Amino acid sequence: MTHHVVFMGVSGSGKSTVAREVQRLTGWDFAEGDDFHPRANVEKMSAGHPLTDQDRFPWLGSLARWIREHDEAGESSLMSCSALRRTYRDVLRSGADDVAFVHLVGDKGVLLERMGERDHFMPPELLESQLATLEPLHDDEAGLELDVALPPAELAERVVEELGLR
Ligand SMILES: Nc1ncnc2c1ncn2[C@@H]1O[C@H](COP(=O)(O)OP(=O)(O)OP(=O)(O)O)[C@@H](O)[C@H]1O
Ligand SMILES: O=C(O)[C@H](O)[C@@H](O)[C@H](O)[C@H](O)CO
Repeated sequence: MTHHVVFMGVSGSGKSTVAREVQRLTGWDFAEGDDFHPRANVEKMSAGHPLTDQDRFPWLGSLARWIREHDEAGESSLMSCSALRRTYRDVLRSGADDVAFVHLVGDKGVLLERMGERDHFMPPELLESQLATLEPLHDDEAGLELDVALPPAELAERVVEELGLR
């Protein structure tokens, strides 16, 4: 039985960091969602403009294909992807039967501080639009929510335990 876990949340919430910790524990293949953005999307964000649905849907389609390829090969997988809205998550869920989401939730001040400290194309000014777009997981969506105030290793342990990944 294959499992696919997507680490979701706004920019700076620690999706890549926690996903890599979980990769250490599971050994599963990991895709950094940002690496699948076409150059135009990255340029748009770098220039301080939020993406639109039109920008996001083809990108999400390519991520769903990556999940499907792993599923068809019988491999479980991990992915970091903002997946801010339910309709975006629907695209990712189309990739396999078992796709769960880990929503990393953080205090705005903490997120801004972490975004300010790293070297990354995403300007902290875009956090506001990320938060405005965000739809948290609904009750009928498989997954869990975790507070990013905790250290990455502890968050990863919780993911593995609560989603029963071992
Ligand atoms: N739980 C944590 N505790 C302390 N620092 C953290 C934690 N998680 C992430 N960080 C730090 O916060 C910053 C943002 O983390 P990361 O790049 O993983 O976020 P992200 O959600 O993948 O961001 P983006 O979507 O913008 O690429 C990094 O500098 C990372 O080292
Ligand atoms: O849907 C989006 O708006 C994007 O995926 C962003 O979330 C960024 O790619 C990411 O946060 C990088 O910082």
